[in-house]
Amino acid sequence: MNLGGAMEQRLSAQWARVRARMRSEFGETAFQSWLKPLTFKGFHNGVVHLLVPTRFMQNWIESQYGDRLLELWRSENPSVTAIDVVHSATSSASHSAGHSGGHSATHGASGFSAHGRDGAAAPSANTDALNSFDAGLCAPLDPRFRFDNFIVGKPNELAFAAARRVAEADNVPFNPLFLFGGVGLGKTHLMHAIAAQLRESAPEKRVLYLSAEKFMYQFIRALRYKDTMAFKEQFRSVDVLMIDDVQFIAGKDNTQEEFFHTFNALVDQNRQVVISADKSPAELEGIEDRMKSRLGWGLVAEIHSTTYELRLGILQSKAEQMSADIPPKVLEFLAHKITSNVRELEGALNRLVAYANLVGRSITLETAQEVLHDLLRANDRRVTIEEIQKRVAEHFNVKLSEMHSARRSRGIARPRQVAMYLSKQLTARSLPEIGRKFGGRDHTTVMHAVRKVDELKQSDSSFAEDVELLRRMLEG
Ligand SMILES: Nc1ncnc2c1ncn2[C@@H]1O[C@H](COP(=O)(O)OP(=O)(O)OP(=O)(O)O)[C@@H](O)[C@H]1O
Repeated sequence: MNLGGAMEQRLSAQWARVRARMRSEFGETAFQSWLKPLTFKGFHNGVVHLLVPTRFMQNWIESQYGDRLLELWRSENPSVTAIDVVHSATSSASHSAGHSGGHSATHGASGFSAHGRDGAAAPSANTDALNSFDAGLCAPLDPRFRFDNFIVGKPNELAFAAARRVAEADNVPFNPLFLFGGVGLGKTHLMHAIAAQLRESAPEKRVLYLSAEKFMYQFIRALRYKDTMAFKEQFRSVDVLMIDDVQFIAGKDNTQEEFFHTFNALVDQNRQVVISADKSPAELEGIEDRMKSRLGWGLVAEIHSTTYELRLGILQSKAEQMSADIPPKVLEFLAHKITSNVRELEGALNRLVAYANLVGRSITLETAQEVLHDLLRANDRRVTIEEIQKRVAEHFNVKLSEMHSARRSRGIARPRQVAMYLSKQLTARSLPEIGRKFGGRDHTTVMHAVRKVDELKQSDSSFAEDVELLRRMLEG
């Protein structure tokens, strides 16, 4: 592909304009994560060739931005008929770290005229070696999930330290490493970080990362094609096997059996196994007892629900990564309010930044409340009146039953009023509903309690602090 100097210049100016438009349309975050790493490699027979570092990014860009990229190119240059995005890593780098003994043989340094999309997996000594080990087995790794951008706090410090140890160790420190925790708390992030680091620091190791679902799918396929020997060989020849969301194979007896054998074979050969699940081995339902017991043999590390401090840390770090200028008050507000999980927290931040970019307004507490209205309400509803009553009773050292009792002595009436006040603040319940939960009281009693607590907060700062403390505890 020999572009004349003027033509080259024209194309590069067109590419600059396409990028600028993508940036303004999709916002800074998307641009930094996905679009900035794209490089223009050439233009040939109507096809614009673009290069990205990983297969994961290639897929993502094609599915999320492909159509728009083509439209924008066309508006710049009507002779463009197609966009071809290829990734620069070989299959060995973007899938199994292993067989090739090296990675990142860059394609396309001299342009893409010789091949299309398949160019990325064009046969080479490296990829030939991979053929015996189906590179397609390994799930693509999300390049955003790394150790250095995982924020560590009390709830996840053990899981983080264990994951790091597995990724750094020459030997097998504990087998298996079993990571578990609720939805969106960082299990997959840590799994990808382990795999990515091993790929980099020990490229000779065969690291296979996949979901339990995909394991099952492969197994069923092998059964169907009467190819279980090859299946067994593939799985048993890895150095590190990582299975995400193992709860998926609960109740799937044949898959579980096969997984059990694979697991045993690997552990017996001192190969590292890393598992993630939504529950601890003992709590996994629909998994055979012998399996549960073996899963718990190594190190079991829980990722607990987030604390306020961790949520704030995550928000600060993500805002910084996005170069988003968000006042500390807004981040604190989000950390208080969005308590469900990190995924929702990230989602809230992304939405806020996207909104600010689109409408060109700076982010304030009011904008946050407005834009995240639905999310905030959904999170609010997670605190129940029962929880509030329990916490408040504990805090003031009164019996829980006093929340419903008719007694009016101040030592009891005051905590009850605080609980009513917090129920109004923290849940979406109406005054009559709250009244009913407090021993069938009238809504005017609740209204009076809310007013009274407000007044006391004004006049008594230590009382105000108490109420604030309770509110924070209840919010997560
Ligand atoms: N401590 C953390 N620091 C930075 N980002 C985090 C942290 N914990 C979670 N995240 C982010 O939150 C999102 C959800 O995390 P992840 O997908 O790893 O959750 P999960 O536990 O695997 O959830 P699921 O059970 O739904 O699969 C990801 O974008 C991840 O990067």
